[in-house]
Order: sequence, then C-alpha cells, then structure tokens
Amino acid sequence: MDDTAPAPAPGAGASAATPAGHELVVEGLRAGYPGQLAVRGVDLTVPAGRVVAVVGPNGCGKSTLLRAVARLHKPESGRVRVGDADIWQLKQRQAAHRVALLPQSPQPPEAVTVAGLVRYGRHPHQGLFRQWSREDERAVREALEATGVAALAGRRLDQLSGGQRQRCWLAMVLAQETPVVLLDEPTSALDMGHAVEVLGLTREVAAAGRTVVMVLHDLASAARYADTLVAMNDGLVVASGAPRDIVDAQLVKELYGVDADILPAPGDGSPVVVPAARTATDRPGTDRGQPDADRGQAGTNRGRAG
Ligand SMILES: Nc1ncnc2c1ncn2[C@@H]1O[C@H](COP(=O)(O)OP(=O)(O)OP(=O)(O)O)[C@@H](O)[C@H]1O
Repeated sequence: MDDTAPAPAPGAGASAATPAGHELVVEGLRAGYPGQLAVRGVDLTVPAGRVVAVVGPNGCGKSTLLRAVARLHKPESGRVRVGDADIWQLKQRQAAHRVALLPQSPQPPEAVTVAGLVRYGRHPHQGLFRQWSREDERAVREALEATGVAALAGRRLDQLSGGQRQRCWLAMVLAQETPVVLLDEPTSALDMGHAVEVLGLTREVAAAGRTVVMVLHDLASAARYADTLVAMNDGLVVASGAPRDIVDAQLVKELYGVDADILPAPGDGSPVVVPAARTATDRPGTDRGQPDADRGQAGTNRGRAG
C-alpha cells in the first residue's frame, strides 16, 4: 500500500474470509464496438491488495476496459488474468468467482428489495449441489453493514434515493466476495460524506488483500485514495504510477484540455487539481473521446502500467 494512502475506515468491514492474493494482469487488450475500437491495446498489472483509479475524459474507453476485464464485453484480442486463471477461458460463473463489477448504470430486477439485491451477489456461489448457506448469509450481512445500508434491507430498491441505491449495488458487488472488485464511478451519485465512506471502504477491501480497480472522474479523490492512477486517453493508457508522480499540469491539459494548478493537499500532500477559470468563448466544445491534434502524444513517456 502507498504510504500516502488514508488508513482504512474503522468498522468498514471487509471480511477476512474474502478471497485475497490474486494479481490482476491485463495484456494487450483491444475491445470495441462495430466500427470503433474503444480500448486500443491496454497493459495493466495490479498486485493484490492495491487500489487503482482509472481516470480520463468521457468516451476514452474506461467502462469498456472494465467490462472486458469482468468478462462482460468480449475483447478483440488480449488477455485478462486473475491469479493463474485466464478470465476469458473460464465459464461465466467461474469468472464471477474472481471478478465482480459495479457498472455505471446497473439495471435492477423489478421490485427487488435491498436484501434481495445483495443476495444476487451470492449467485455465483450457488448451484445444484450448493444451496443457500450460513456463509452466504454472513457475506450478505457484512456487505450490507460495510456499505451502511443494513437498515434499508427490507425496503424496495426502486423506492430509495439514487445515492442509497448506489450503496446497495456496491453491497451486492462486495457480497460476491471476489478477489478483484471493479467499480465504475462508484461515487457518482453520492454526497460528500457517503463518497468519503465508499472511498474509505475501497481501502478496507484492499487491506483485506483484494484488488480494487475503480473509474473516478474526481482527480483529487483518485489521487488521495488510489495507490496507482491509470490515465487513459483515446483508448490507451497515457500515464500510470503513484498519483504524486504522474499528476501534473501537463497531464491534466493532455486529458481534459484544461489549464490547471496542482497543489499538495494539506496533510498527505496528494495532488489536488485546481482548474483555471474558463469563459464560454475560450475553447469550443470538443468530444473528449477524440484525440486533439494539439494534445498529441505528450505523456506517453510517463510510467506505463505493468
Ligand atoms: N454500446 C456501445 N455501442 C457503440 N459504441 C459504444 C458503446 N458503448 C460505448 N461506446 C463508445 O466507445 C467509446 C468508449 O466508451 P466508454 O463507455 O468505454 O468510455 P468511458 O471512458 O467510460 O466514458 P465516460 O467517462 O463518459 O463514462 C466511446 O466513444 C463510446 O461512444
């Protein structure tokens, strides 16, 4: 763990019984959609027990990368390995023992309760000869408590606020008890207090030996809570490394086309990005998923993932 990372939140509750010790390795991953390659050759190695934040502009391929790692979006080429298992060589259920994904816009089953949703996280552990067990009950209870939604267990998901729902989905993913946890914008619907709790929880999960890869748009949070930042642009990793080593004005300009000052946060000194004010006429809107000529290849000399 990076020594600048905040200490795990007390009582945030990742179980010692959860599987740990699995390295995640992504090699030469290329994935996309008809007529568009969204991920154009990504290499990534994440040791067990680390938190990685993937950052980058809208449309640069972050979600596609996570979905390909979670065996939900078939890549054109490349490999995803968790421990000694090639995820794309496994059956869906076997893969779901190794990788869990909280997607950006998950679709709930109709009229499901919070407890019912979190129990879905145990589906990969069920089978013909494996019925619901005390172990499943424990995993569900711990996930509900860790995400602060135990009091909502009997409520219907569709009658909760967006932020409450977000934490319930997170509980479902944690209940799956996989060595690798992928979170696509896990704090997007959360107020500051709950965002801090969820980010602290990622540290707790990692401290239990699991691996967390999350997409975040808030660079300050990414820098504060992640051991490693992976910056993507136009389907490629353009920089990766410890946040304080790679977050600078040049990277922010390259990723977002924004001039910014980088200040050390009080306390841990992690980089805080302060964007320069911009008027509407400063710069016409661009699709940040497309490379600008003036952004070029700056930053490709930084540390590559892996
Ligand atoms: N289902 C789809 N069909 C076709 N193209 C898609 C589909 N999903 C994503 N894309 C395209 O693939 C590219 C990468 O999308 P992706 O969702 O991976 O980006 P992202 O970095 O996660 O973006 P954001 O920050 O906005 O969530 C984008 O250009 C997007 O338009």
